[in-house]
Order: sequence, then structure tokens, then C-alpha cells
Amino acid sequence: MGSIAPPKLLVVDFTEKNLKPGTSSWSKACNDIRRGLEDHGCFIALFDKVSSELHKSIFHAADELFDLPTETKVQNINEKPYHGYVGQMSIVPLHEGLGIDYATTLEGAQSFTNLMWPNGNKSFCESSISFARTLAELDHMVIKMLFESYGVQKYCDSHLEATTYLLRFLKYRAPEVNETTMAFPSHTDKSFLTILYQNQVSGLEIRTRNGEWIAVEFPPSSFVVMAGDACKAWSNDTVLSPNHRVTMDMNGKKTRYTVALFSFLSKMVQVPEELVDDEHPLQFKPFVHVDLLKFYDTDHGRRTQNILKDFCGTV
Ligand SMILES: O=C(O)CCC(=O)C(=O)O
Ligand SMILES: [Fe+2]
Repeated sequence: MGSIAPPKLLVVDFTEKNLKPGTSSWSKACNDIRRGLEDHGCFIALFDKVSSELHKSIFHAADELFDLPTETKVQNINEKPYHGYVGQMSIVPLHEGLGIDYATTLEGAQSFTNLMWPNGNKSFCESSISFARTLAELDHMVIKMLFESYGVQKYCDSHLEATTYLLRFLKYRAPEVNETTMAFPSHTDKSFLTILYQNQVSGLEIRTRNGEWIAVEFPPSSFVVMAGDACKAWSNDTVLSPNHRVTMDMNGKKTRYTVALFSFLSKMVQVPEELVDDEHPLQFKPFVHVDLLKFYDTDHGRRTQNILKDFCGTV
């Protein structure tokens, strides 16, 4: 008896030169994105705007950053929960992460760089801003397509104008003998969208709607685009915000790095009225995005299996 192959994530090709609004490849990509986000909460994006130089320089930047003394890294503090330094935690010993808020702006990149390197680090600042801006281009395209596929493109510009980006550098060292392989526990993202880029060390796993865990392999020059809880709320509960985790190979020797771009809204997260009708009653009340993070930072928020229902559910 043959075993059933695990479901494969949808691959959407953004490298095509003719991917312009109004073309048939654009409409197909719009449908694919919606299907990917509704079925699995994520898809793989082929996107060739990260040159091999930028690829090298962003992982070099990650190395330089994690090599800094812990006393320096812990200064990455942000009043918004889950935006700053994470590490040295006994329950997640393999993981360390830092975040650059407003990473697509010169101010955001410079203030982080100056905090980590008081004497400056021009190449770090340039690589991080250029990487964040490149991924933000992909984010913009995905948002345009998603809004179009729901017939609500009229809200797209105001959504993008209110979007801010957090770039996180994430490191997972290889486990030692008899050490846990759980490198990042299961969670849903609180962002609107998340875009993940990794070095060649895999480890990301995603839980499907029927509870099965699938290991994600990204082909070279590809990204995982994932919906966060804010996107699930915006879509009136049609998009999945998938549970995901990172598990390291027990016998692996290599460090995994991920550079992730998280999008957040500086205006209310709210279901477009077009997505509400008698068959699809409103599921979530409008909310301030950062308040969702603050709720997640409470005992109730961390423990609940259905954060949106508890935080802003209408029933
Ligand atoms: O490293 C990864 O692939 C996933 C990271 C992640 O899930 C997160 O930072 O929220
Ligand atoms: Fe995540």
C-alpha cells in the first residue's frame, strides 16, 4: 500500500515579466494567492528581486548581528510586544532573534544600526534597508492581488499607506546531543502578512486545517508568504492564519537563519463591508493592530486556542 503524499504548498511565480494588472497571468496569480491563503494560510512565492549580492550581504549582516555581545543585543527593546530581542530562554534554547521596526525607512534602519554599533555599520544598515524594501515590494504585490481577488481593491491604497514593516533576524543553532529539536514553538503570527526568507537550512513546519504538520521546503530564491491573525480577521475568517513552528534536524550541524518581514497596520483592522452578508455574518469587531499583540502578551492571550474570537469575536 502506498502512503499518501503530504499536501504541497501552492507555488506562485512573481518572476514573470508580464505580471501586470489586467493580464491573464495576473488574474491567475490573484486566484492562486487567495486559494493558497484560504486553504493553507500560506504559499511559496518565486521572486527574483533579491540578487545574489543582496542574498550574501543579508546573511553576512545576520552573522555580524548575532556575533555581537548579548549585552548589546538585549538593548533591542520595543514597547510593542514581540518586536525586540528574544534569546537566552531555557525553554527555547536554540533560538535568538532581533527586530528592526520601521525597517523600510532610513530612520528605522539607522536607529537600530546605531544602537547595535555606536560607531556605525554602514553595510549592515544598507543591506537591511535594501532587503526590507525588496520584500515590501512583494508584500505590496500580494496585498494588491488579495484585495483584487476579494473585489475590494478600492481599499488597497489606504491599506498600503497605513502598513509598517518589522524586519526580524532569526537564528536557530543546531541542537547538541540529547537536546530538544524544538527551535520555535507552535504559534500563529499576529502580523497582517509575514514573508520568510531562509538560508539553506530547513526547519519550518506548518499545520494544515486538518491538523497535519507539513515540512516546508523552499526552492532557491523563494519565500514563504504567510497570513497572520490580522489578515484572517480582515478576511472575515476565510483566510487561515496557520499554526507553524520550527524543528531542527536532530543530526544537523548547521545553523538556520531566517530573515522575516512582518507587516502591521497603523489604522484599524476591519472587515470590508463587501465581505459581510447574511451567509457570512461579521465575525470580528474592528481593532487596533498593536492591541492584538498586547492581548497576546497576557496569560489569557497566550493560552487561548482562538485568539481572534477571544480578542475581537462578535459572538
Ligand atoms: O524561522 C522561521 O521560519 C519561522 C519564524 C517564525 O515563525 C516567526 O518568527 O514568527
Ligand atoms: Fe511565525
